[in-house]
Amino acid sequence: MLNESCLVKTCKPSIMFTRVPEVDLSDPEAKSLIIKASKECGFFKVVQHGVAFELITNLENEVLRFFHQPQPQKDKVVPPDPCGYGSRKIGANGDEGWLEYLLINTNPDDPKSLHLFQQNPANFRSAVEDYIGAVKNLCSDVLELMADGLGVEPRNVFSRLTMDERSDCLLRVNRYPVCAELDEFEALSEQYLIGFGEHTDPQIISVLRSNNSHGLQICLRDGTWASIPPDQTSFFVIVGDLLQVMTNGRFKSVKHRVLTDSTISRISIIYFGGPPLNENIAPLPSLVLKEEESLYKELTWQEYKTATFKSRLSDNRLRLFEKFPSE
Ligand SMILES: C=C1C[C@]23C[C@@]1(O)CC[C@H]2[C@@]12CC[C@H](O)[C@@](C)(C(=O)O1)[C@H]2[C@@H]3C(=O)O
Ligand SMILES: O=C(O)CCC(=O)C(=O)O
Ligand SMILES: [Fe+2]
Repeated sequence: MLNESCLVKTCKPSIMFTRVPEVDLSDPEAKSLIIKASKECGFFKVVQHGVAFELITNLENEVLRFFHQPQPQKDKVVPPDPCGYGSRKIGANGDEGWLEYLLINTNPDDPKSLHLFQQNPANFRSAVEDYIGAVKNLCSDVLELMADGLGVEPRNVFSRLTMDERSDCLLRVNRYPVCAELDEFEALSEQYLIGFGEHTDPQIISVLRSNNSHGLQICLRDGTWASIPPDQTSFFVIVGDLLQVMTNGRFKSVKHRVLTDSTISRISIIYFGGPPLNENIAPLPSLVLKEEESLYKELTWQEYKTATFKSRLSDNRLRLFEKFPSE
């Protein structure tokens, strides 16, 4: 029963974030807008991004076809470890959400990706690969504008990490079904169904696209939860933990969550840009000014990733990097 589920939470009322920072990639001011937004909220929306809408809807249709299959068919995909097909359970440490998902390693030679592609029509594979190709480039463009805006060299200091052939990137597709019982709960009080609990993304950057559903919220610096109005033609960029470290805390990895939309199922597609596993991650020397100390120690992505995947969703994992952890 839903009312006994730990997924129904009483949440403080959230505000509608009507001033989501918006960046038109063709605007000469794009880099300064990106820097401002990455510092202030670790989140912004990208418009005029150049990714064809057809490529996005192709993948969305393939994903819908996949999720609409009978359960035994979906269960033929390996259970998530972390890649695979999952439902309700998020990660391996007891977190749950009102969703089902596919988590795919973007390396086309990954055995689990190959297995998933063999189980599905050829259109599924081409839709996934075309989408990854386009979003990988978008991600690189955004990271180059970030380096430019921060005045760090070379310009590809961040993007080389996600563009490397050994980079550790993931594609996640989430489906949050409508819950018929939800209206009743919402009407009772400020109770919401948790689709995906609060967390920060551990990688460098995440690029998110969703259908016209509500549900995504970010935590503002004063602790207020702000609902992001949907926009299916744009991408949302989320600053990840590694980018906070590399910028020595200038950019903020933003806490976010999803509350289930009571009217339409939410489909979200997220590209997580991560570096090669053996890459050392530390603040860029040019961002540690003489009078300023480096706030973080050096860890490889493999070390941080291993610790992350042993943690609960809402844990503060950045503490592992902190040189001066607060209480
Ligand atoms: C509870 C967990 C799920 C997660 C691994 C973790 O142990 C902690 C981080 C979680 C997260 C959040 C962002 C991405 O969705 C994700 C794929 C990632 O890299 O870190 C998930 C992990 C997951 O779903 O396995
Ligand atoms: O589904 C969404 O909109 C966000 C999901 C998310 O934050 C994640 O998968 O890390
Ligand atoms: Fe996330």
